[in-house]
Amino acid sequence: MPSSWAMLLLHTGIFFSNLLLGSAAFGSYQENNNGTVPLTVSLPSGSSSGLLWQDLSVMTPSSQCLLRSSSGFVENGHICGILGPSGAGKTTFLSTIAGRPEASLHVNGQVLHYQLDNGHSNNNNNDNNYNYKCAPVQSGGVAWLQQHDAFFERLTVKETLDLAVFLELPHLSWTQRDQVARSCLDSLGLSPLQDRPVGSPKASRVLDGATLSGGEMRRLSVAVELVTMPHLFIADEPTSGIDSKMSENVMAAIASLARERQIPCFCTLHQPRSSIWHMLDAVILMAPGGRICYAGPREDVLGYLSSVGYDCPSLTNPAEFVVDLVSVDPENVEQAAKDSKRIEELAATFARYTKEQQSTNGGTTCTIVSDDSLPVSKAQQQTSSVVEIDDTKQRHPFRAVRRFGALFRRSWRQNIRSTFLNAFRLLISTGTALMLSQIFPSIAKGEPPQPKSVVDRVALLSFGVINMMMTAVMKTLDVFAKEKPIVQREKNRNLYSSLEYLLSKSVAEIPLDVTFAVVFTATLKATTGLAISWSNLTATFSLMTVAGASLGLLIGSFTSSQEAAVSTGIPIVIIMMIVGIINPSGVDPTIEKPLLIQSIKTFSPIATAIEALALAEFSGMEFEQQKSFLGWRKIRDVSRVGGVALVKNGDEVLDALGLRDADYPGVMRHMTALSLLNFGLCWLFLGFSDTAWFGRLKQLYKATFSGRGARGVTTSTKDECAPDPIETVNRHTMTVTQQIKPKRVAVNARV
Ligand SMILES: Nc1ncnc2c1ncn2[C@@H]1O[C@H](COP(=O)(O)OP(=O)(O)OP(=O)(O)O)[C@@H](O)[C@H]1O
Repeated sequence: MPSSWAMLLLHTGIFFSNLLLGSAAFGSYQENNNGTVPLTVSLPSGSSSGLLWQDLSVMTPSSQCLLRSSSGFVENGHICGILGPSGAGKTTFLSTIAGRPEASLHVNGQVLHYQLDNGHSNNNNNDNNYNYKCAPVQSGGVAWLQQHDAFFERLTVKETLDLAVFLELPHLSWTQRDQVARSCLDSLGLSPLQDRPVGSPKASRVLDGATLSGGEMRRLSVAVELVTMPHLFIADEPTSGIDSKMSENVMAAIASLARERQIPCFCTLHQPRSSIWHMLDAVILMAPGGRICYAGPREDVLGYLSSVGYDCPSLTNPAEFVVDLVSVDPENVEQAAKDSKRIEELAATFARYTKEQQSTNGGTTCTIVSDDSLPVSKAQQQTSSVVEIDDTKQRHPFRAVRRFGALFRRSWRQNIRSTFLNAFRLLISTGTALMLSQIFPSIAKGEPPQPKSVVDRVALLSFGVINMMMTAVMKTLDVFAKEKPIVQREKNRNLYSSLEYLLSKSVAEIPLDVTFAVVFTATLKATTGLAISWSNLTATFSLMTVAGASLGLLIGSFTSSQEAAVSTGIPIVIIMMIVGIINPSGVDPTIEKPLLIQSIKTFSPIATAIEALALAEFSGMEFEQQKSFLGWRKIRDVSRVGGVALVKNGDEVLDALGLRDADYPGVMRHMTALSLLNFGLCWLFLGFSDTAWFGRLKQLYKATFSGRGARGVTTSTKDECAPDPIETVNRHTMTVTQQIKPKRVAVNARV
């Protein structure tokens, strides 16, 4: 056995054994347990509610610590900025407190919405005897502003918001939904832009006309996230990619909404300008490895750092100063060593400091109520009088039909308004058909079928198939990769299922795809002497376009970005093309094709389409009998290549091409089955890509076949996920709270 096969078998064995063993080893994030939990965080006296996390740490399956254990609390209406260099673990922290950690990661600790139950205080003079109610964070109640804005580019601002409101609040009447959309537009200053197409951050404004600027798009993203009454607002780099003034506007909008709605807000920030720094109520300073170097009120950070020996120079932006303190210079080895040492000291000092400052909780417990959210505060009740979260939105069957209609309209508008793309496809369809008719003159219009045209006919149909297939796959890959983040975001909010999205998208796209196929076949039929009937030609090309689109969807569903989709899609289509091309000079039936090639061919829509077209073209074809005066066929009219040289009619051509046993309807059925299979697999990938199992599979695949953990983390590194470190504390009782002042509490600042 060649050594490469042995290695492959070995790796596969390791992969599956990892999978079996690994499944037992992964811990689970505590989400839904009812009961009481002892609090390791001192809560601010008098505060009513907020978000609380306890002993929260995150590890990779290979025991690499991404986030060191920490606890804290952010009061409702407050903004907590998470600052640190790239790769420190800010996004990991955000996704963990939002209840959406990557499926493969191992999370310890708890994240709870907390509310002081004022009505049931045992002793007003002692905070520890208050009853606290806590509810686990539900990912459906979290508004998450992603790092990158993703919208259907051709929809207007109002249409985008209307759909978001419809999906989030399906139980409201049309007028109520309109009111909600308009009030969101107003509060984010988007009303004057409501009829403008959203556009894409990368699109050329010259080509696409007036679309939204980066800052306006960010504000629209905020509006979409806040159409309901979330309990937590998370913003991952809300100011990335926009200029300084726009960043300030966006942050001001986020801050005022968080206060108005009384929800805690966490946002990661890279070097914010000082006006943004002053909008923050609390700050978490995070160093690489998820080390917390400071967590507490924003106005105390410089004082604290000064007390441990780091004074912020005058005229320096405090945000820049603190981020520089926890950054490592990757280009200078000596400096990097110094930076790492400083960071270790800062993290250890802060852990010690919080330990000293920590007030004893004296056995405070928090009662975990049901999975439903806590009773909302007064401010929330006022805002939510019209807008309520409706958890039944997926269940009502009639709503599923209306949702399908709304998703269909969105896809349809997106397609039909893509004027440039549609014009280009129209041009390509007509242009290619005209070009093919010129390249193969032996199939000229009005010419009776002759043996010499056999090879040209096979070649023309094959080129037609390849061209249409390439266009269908590439277009789908491009569009689907752009839509995927939007769909993922909406699915995270439980607004619809993958199946509803796929069906509505397909139903909206098929008419356009078929239109281009019809234009192509009509031009081809009008300019060439192909024998196949126009209806068969059109049916085959239409079905093939659908098969191509379904292949594009399948490839798009398991790749993570547009670039990955295209670079995976091109080789796949080329392989399908190589196995699918029929040798126009005929095949030798005595030579068996290797099993692998046969199998790929079975799944190649290109092979199937070429076969179908050849069957429809040559079945029953009679060649014109042109005889010379001696009664022989003219030599120049004989088909000139290989096995088809001596054929007398179309059926013999099909024999020579190896299609004796195939029939047109059977091959068309095969192509339909292929399309359905691709759709089905795409649905599975979309549905399961965010499950823990899929995450583990990906992680194990990377660990087994590349010897490295995900995203470049070496699997050999072991790193305990303890908080930054107070050496003598017993691991079981260790409860480091990140607090600066007992009375003002941790990541909680009052304004
Ligand atoms: N699933 C995972 N498996 C292994 N390592 C991971 C995983 N997710 C993130 N990481 C690693 O954890 C570290 C922190 O990543 P994270 O995205 O949280 O950083 P960040 O501070 O948000 O960075 P940026 O500011 O660049 O977005 C990085 O080194 C990253 O490669």
